[in-house]
Amino acid sequence: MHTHADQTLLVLASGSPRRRDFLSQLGLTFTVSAADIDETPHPGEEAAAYVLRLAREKARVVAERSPGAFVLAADTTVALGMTLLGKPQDPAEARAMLTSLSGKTHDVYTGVALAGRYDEALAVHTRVTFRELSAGEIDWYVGTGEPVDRAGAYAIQGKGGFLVARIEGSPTNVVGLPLGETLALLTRAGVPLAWKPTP
Ligand SMILES: Cc1cn([C@H]2C[C@H](O)[C@@H](COP(=O)(O)OP(=O)(O)OP(=O)(O)O)O2)c(=O)[nH]c1=O
Repeated sequence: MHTHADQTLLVLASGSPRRRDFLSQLGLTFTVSAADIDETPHPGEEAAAYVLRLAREKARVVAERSPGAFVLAADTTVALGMTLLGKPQDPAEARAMLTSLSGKTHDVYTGVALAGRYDEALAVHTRVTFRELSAGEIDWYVGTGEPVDRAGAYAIQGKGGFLVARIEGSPTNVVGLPLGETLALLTRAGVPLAWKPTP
């Protein structure tokens, strides 16, 4: 049955082009409505708890203005030990983040939440090991502009691929939406996954 409600059954509560592209590639029909929330971590908050809280909050805010819809949201953060690395504010902070990640293994967490017609949230963890980076490599990479708007100041799917020596776990989780876990969540929720070819 095709009713008007079916057209907006799934809402992506995100301004991230990466998340939109992932969902489109899966052939899902959805609308986009970004949630603007305070992303300040609580003192001592661990990465998994932090991304779960933010994903739930984003989904809840948009669910309130989208009656009857399944609302999907996500949040990604990089953790180096107990230190959370969000989006760098400027090139100097991007340089500092990349310097701290050089030659080390860090954790990337994405929280994924559904709210509205179905409530569930989960966090997915991927371990990423960086090569030893020279100051020149870091400067060049910061100069490309890619670190802006990326948790941990890098994009594994872009030029930032050169930074990475090893990855354990879901690659799409690092980019901002773990595809396997998200599809399983949408299936549990009963969101129709009928595939339609992407144009
Ligand atoms: C580590 C890493 C992060 N990122 C991105 C994914 C996320 O979009 C971003 C982290 O910011 P988020 O706060 O998770 O998301 P967002 O602000 O882009 O979008 P919204 O809150 O509206 O959903 O960093 C990459 O694209 N590649 C990477 O390798």
